[in-house]
Amino acid sequence: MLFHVKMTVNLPVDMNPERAAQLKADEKALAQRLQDQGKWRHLWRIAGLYANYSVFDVDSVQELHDLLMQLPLYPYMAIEVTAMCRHPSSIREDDR
Ligand SMILES: O=C(O)CC1=CCC(=O)O1
Repeated sequence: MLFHVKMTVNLPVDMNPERAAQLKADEKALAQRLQDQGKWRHLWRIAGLYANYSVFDVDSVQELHDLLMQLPLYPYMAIEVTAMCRHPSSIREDDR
């Protein structure tokens, strides 16, 4: 199942810089692990914003939910999820 996810990060302005750096490093490590596993298919920066557009490929809505909730930056994110399905004109046979 494919989901388009918009994540907007809002770290408190008074957050300890070391804490912020650690959260970002932990987020990066998990994001790269999930990309290696094929769960996090695309990760794009939205130009001009501390936000990203991502595509997740997961087995269930529950898996997506659990995955998003375990992101280190989750407490500081606004998240918008859009479910996607195959377009009949798509030439990408491996998309589902
Ligand atoms: O910087 C972001 O958009 C939040 C984020 C998601 C994965 C990552 O490494 O940072």
